[in-house]
Amino acid sequence: MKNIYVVGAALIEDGKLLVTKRNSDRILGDLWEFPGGKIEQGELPQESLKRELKEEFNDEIIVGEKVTETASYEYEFGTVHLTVYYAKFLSKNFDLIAHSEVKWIDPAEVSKLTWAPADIPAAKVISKTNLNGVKFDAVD
Ligand SMILES: Nc1nc2c([nH]c(=O)n2[C@H]2C[C@H](O)[C@@H](COP(=O)(O)OP(=O)(O)OP(=O)(O)O)O2)c(=O)[nH]1
Repeated sequence: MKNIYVVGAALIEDGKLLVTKRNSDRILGDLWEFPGGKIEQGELPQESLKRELKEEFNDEIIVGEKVTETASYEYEFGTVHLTVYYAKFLSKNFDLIAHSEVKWIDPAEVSKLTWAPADIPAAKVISKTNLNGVKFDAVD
């Protein structure tokens, strides 16, 4: 089985989480996810995340701590190993390239969305977290 190493951003602001829906024509189309993508060879996960957010939204971000341990999920096309980091925007262009929808939601609403299966452990942690308490000092 092919291993696919992926990073996602749990972007937060004013206690809310940014959630994004994958374009219909992509793998796992129309599911909600953390924006991000595959880690390329030689990249640190945090670098991949900054590159992906630049590619997907044309935005700059600050990367914070991990939401939880890496989750692995076996899809029919391969096993995705997903690590989600808290992050915040330095810019907000939101040029939507890979997503059909983005919205800011309260942690309590996280469990109402249909997530990509690999995202469920991180989504559960976030749903129980006070996002105003997430720290960004001394990281990145
Ligand atoms: N970006 C992202 N991908 C996820 C999440 N959950 C999840 O299972 N995936 C899967 C979907 C894809 O199989 C893989 C990441 O691929 P991608 O299509 O987003 O990444 P990419 O832009 O680097 O790749 P590509 O489309 O250029 O090939 O991980 C998630 O929360 N965010």
